[in-house]
Amino acid sequence: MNTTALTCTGIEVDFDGFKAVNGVDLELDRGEVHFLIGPNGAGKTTLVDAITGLARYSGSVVKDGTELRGKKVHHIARKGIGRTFQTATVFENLTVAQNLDIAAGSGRSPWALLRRRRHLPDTVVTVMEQIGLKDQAETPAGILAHGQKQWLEIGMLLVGDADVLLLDEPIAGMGAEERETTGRLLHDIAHDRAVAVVEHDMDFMRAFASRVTVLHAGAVLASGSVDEVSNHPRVQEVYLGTTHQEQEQERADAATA
Ligand SMILES: Nc1ncnc2c1ncn2[C@@H]1O[C@H](COP(=O)(O)OP(=O)(O)OP(=O)(O)O)[C@@H](O)[C@H]1O
Repeated sequence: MNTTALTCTGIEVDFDGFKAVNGVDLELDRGEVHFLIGPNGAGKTTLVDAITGLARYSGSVVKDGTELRGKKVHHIARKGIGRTFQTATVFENLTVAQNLDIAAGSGRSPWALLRRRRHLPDTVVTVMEQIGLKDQAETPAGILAHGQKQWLEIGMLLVGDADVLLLDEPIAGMGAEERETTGRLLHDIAHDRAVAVVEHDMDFMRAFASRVTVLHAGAVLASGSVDEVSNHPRVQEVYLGTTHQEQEQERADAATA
């Protein structure tokens, strides 16, 4: 059964009087790949910034019973909330294994972290397999393919024990095969975690979303299954500029013209 990992209530982010996020409620459940979609400027990234402590907000974000509002970024990360950015932030000169070892190794000294170890921790090996980079263990991250860097970054969150993952456009710049692999990876890691994906690619969303929340002008426009939000008249209006009825009317007008 899915359990709620994160509950956001009444989130508001105000930039000098402009409400980029305006009263958003959002629940992220373990076992789900939850897509956050919406037009440019809808407030998706700002909402993720708020959850991860990068933007000040009013409202409440609760993870496993703990209120996170007002907590520092590193404290929120230690509570198991991990985030990726559109451009992967891996250590380019270090190998895949070293990147993962460092992400897994909070508590060890910087020099100990950088030393190549004879035996990698089991978690690092397991995650390397999970993200499909076992054969690239000794490859410097800088020469990985674009998609592989994104998978490594996700892996770094996994070895760091994140169980709420917020991923910003993880398939941007990927080819068809890499997208497919990424979609399967997201479902694999969502098995016992909550995964939220900020995305513009509607085909990817349709193929891999368990649940979708549509943001528009800082507020939640619709939330539900892919079918529910796709058939929602306000969502059609925002994405296509017209309501379903108007589209029907336009089609009828075109047919009789
Ligand atoms: N630091 C800031 N100061 C002022 N306004 C900001 C700031 N950051 C974002 N905004 C504004 O807040 C609104 C929401 O931006 P945000 O980046 O969250 O949207 P988004 O849904 O992620 O869009 P996109 O899909 O284009 O990334 C936009 O109008 C943006 O210009």
